[in-house]
Amino acid sequence: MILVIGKSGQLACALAALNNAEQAITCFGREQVDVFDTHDIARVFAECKPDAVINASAYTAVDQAESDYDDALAMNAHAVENIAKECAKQNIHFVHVSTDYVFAGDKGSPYLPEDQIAPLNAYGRTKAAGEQIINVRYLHNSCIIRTSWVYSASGKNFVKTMLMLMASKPALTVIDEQIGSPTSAASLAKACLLAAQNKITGTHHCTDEGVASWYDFAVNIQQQALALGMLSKSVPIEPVSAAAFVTPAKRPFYSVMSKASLKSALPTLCLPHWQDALREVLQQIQKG
Ligand SMILES: NC(=O)C1=CN([C@@H]2O[C@H](COP(=O)(O)OP(=O)(O)OC[C@H]3O[C@@H](n4cnc5c(N)ncnc54)[C@H](OP(=O)(O)O)[C@@H]3O)[C@@H](O)[C@H]2O)C=CC1
Ligand SMILES: Cc1cn([C@H]2C[C@H](O)[C@@H](COP(=O)(O)OP(=O)(O)O[C@H]3O[C@@H](C)C(=O)[C@@H](O)[C@H]3O)O2)c(=O)[nH]c1=O
Repeated sequence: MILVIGKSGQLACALAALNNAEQAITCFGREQVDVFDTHDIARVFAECKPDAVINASAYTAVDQAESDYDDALAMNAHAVENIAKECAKQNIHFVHVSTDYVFAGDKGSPYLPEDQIAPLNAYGRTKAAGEQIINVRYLHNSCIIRTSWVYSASGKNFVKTMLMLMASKPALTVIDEQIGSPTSAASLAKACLLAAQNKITGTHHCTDEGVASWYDFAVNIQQQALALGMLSKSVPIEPVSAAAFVTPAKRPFYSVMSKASLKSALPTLCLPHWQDALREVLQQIQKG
């Protein structure tokens, strides 16, 4: 059995959808396990006896983290340490998920897992702290999967924000100078499950194929949503600089990540192009 910490989030829901007769996947939310209480984690692990644990819980509100650093750090580092420590004690394989926002975004070519991290914002710093804890003490039975720009039919994400704005605003402005790789939660879930089943260790990168700016992503969301009849009219989308769309948290200009190490560790993993994955998610949103 694979135990997922987290129940209502994008990754947790996508992992729950992979539960079947061949692979039992159980998702535990905050009602079932208190990630801040090591005794509670120990009790849950001893009761469930999982073959592996996937941590799908995190503090993910990037802008809010700027003024809520302690809560973000508690979830993205202290809780991670609690889970990792108990996994090590009970000899359970641990899959943890991190972010492209640990990188500064000034490399200009795809980041490798071993490249230096230098987060620009509070969320990225808390995720880097979580990585560091695993790297220093728990890497023998753990892996870190960094991903980026995750979206799904459930939860809060850029795709759903754009659909809402496209249906309600006369025009949009979207940053075109931050480049990354959109990733569907379904793709990430498949990679995490394979990583758990194969007990891979080390740090790896998992995103859907292809590269986009947030502006490219928004334009494609609108094109595909119009083609599917999810939007009745097209609104103008203006590409703007980051300086013209000010947010509390800084984001990296370029956070494309190399997936080579993950592909070599998990040769059966198939990652779709982000535009194909987007179509599937839009169809799911349409079905409701
Ligand atoms: N979303 C993205 O674009 C990206 C995400 N990632 C990483 O991927 C992983 C999964 O992200 P995603 O699924 O999108 O995240 P979501 O924000 O969709 O879900 C996060 C989950 O964490 C749970 N959680 C938050 N705080 C607590 C807490 N104090 N106690 C217990 N549970 C808590 C939430 O529970 P509840 O709903 O009850 O609050 C929720 O189930 C995370 O590690 C994230 O950092 C990496 C790159 C991009
Ligand atoms: C809503 C909106 C956003 N933007 C910009 C702001 C920002 O630079 C970018 C994305 O904004 P969002 O706030 O939706 O996404 P953001 O919270 O930055 O998404 C991040 O989440 C965390 C959890 C991660 O780990 C990252 O990989 C990444 O997915 O789009 C516009 O330019 N125009 C808009 O109308």
